[in-house]
Parts: sequence; C-alpha cells; structure tokens
Amino acid sequence: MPIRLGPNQYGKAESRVVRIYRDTPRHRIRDLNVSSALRGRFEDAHVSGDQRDVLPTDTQKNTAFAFAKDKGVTSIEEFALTLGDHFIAAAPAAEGARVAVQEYPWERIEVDGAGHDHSFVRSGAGVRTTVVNIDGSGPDRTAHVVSGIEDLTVLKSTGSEFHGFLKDEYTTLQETTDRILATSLVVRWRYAHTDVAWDKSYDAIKALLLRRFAEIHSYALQQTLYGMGESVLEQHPEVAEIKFSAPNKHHFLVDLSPFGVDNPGEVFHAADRPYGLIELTVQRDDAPDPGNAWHGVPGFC
Ligand SMILES: O=c1[nH]c(=O)c2[nH]c(=O)[nH]c2[nH]1
Repeated sequence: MPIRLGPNQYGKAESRVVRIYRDTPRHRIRDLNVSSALRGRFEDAHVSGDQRDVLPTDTQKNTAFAFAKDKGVTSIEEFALTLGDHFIAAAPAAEGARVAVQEYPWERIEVDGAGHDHSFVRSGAGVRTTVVNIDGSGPDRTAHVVSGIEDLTVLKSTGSEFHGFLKDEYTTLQETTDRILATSLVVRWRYAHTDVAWDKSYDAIKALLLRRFAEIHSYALQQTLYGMGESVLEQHPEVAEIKFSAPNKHHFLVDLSPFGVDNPGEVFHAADRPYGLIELTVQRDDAPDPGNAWHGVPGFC
C-alpha cells in the first residue's frame, strides 16, 4: 500500500516578543506574539529523520527576537514580511513561509492629565493580528497579508431589532423591536497588495468598524456586520475582502414579575452559552485571487 507524506509545515508558535524603544525618555512598546512556519521540501525530516534541510524552530524563535532588536517593529505586517522572506532565504528547502503575529495593545497610564513616559496599562479593545503567507523568492515571489482584530467586544443597549424570521413548530423566540446586541468580534481582512501604510490602515479600519457598529440600526447581527464590511471596502481600496466571525452574545430580559417588579429593558441575564455564531465574507467582485492567503487561518468560512 503506497503511503506518502501529505501537506506539512513546521515552526515555532507563540514567541512572546516585547520590544521597548528607549532612545528617548518617552519609551514606546510593541508587545507581540509571533508564530512562524515553513513549508516545502521537508520529506526527509519526516520520512527518514534526516534533518539537514531543517532550520530549527529554536532558530526561528531566536530570529524573531534578533529582528525585533536589529530591524525593529514598525508594524506587525512589515515585521512578518521581513521574517518570512528571511526564513525562505535561510532555509533552501523552504518554498513558503507563514508568519502570524498578534499584537497586544498598551496605553500610557494617565498621571495628572498626561500619559506617563514609561508606565503603561493594557488596553482592552481588541488584539491586532496579521497572517502573512509568502511563496518563493525573487521575481516569482508572492506575498499575501491577512490582517485583522480579535476579541473586540462591543454592545448596543438599544437600536437592535429581530423579527419577521421564519417560524416552525419548534420556534419559541419572541420577536423584538428593542434588544441588546453584543458580540466579541473576530475580523480579518485581506489586503489586495503589500504597498500599504500598515499602522495607518489598521487604525482607520478599526475606527471605522466601531463607528459603523454604533451607527447602523440593526435588524440582525448579519446585517450589521455586512454594513460594517461594506463601509470598509468602500473606504479602503487596499482591502480586497473582509471576513467576520461573531458570536451573538445573547442578553435575556429577566422576568422580575414574580417579585411584583416591572423590568422595562433594564436587567438582563448575559448568557455565555449557547450563542448564535454569525460568519460572513464581504468581498469585491474584482478582488485579486486569494491564492493561499487564508492558509492556516482557522475558523472562517
Ligand atoms: O441577529 C440575529 N441573527 C440571527 O440569525 C438570530 N437567530 C436568533 O435566534 N437570534 C438572532 N439574532
């Protein structure tokens, strides 16, 4: 029975790289979680145990820390692209590299109305992400960048309705014209190219997503997310498509009538499970081919 090695990749997952810029008394911080993986002609390592083509995962980890010092972290996308190209050059058997980076946000601690020079507090609003996939080098090189934000928890205390839905013998859900809408967003967008002002693009897209969540009167989480994605594509030509994965964090009105207490939309039970899970893509008709841009990005349809 012929048996052979199928798709494979290997690398170092979740190196926690913290880069402090201390060239002036006003320090800056970039706090990263870096994962790299190489794919290519690595049959020998798997089938016979010959490691001559294998750039160790330990080396990949070291490189992430060394590059944080030598090249710095201008943006997570630039950092991931630089690392990926380096690994493909350093390991001749590597035909492609995947570098995923999460960035944890820090804010300066406010002291007497001003941000402190070297004291920070983790800020709660979302983790920035990128997944870079590079194939080849030289003129045949292709690079795909999928960036995004995860754990962006948002809530509207009104301005959300849900009614007119299909009903059958198992339907018990009441129609509503006023409910809480809450979700913890995972959003990922694919850039059409790599000539992007990465930090500026991220900041603007995050602000736009939040603004549109606030502005859109919701008839369903699906319609809110579609509207958010549509605005991103309208205002950001550098984005080819955007994907959402959003748990509908149900808030149930508590029945206080047994205690003779009225509850006009004021006290809710925030249920953690089960949750509706809404996933969608908003894309341009003429978006460039995704290639393997979504390779290794779990949880998206
Ligand atoms: O925004 C919603 N979309 C649904 O598809 C759905 N289904 C459900 O039970 N509640 C909701 N809410």
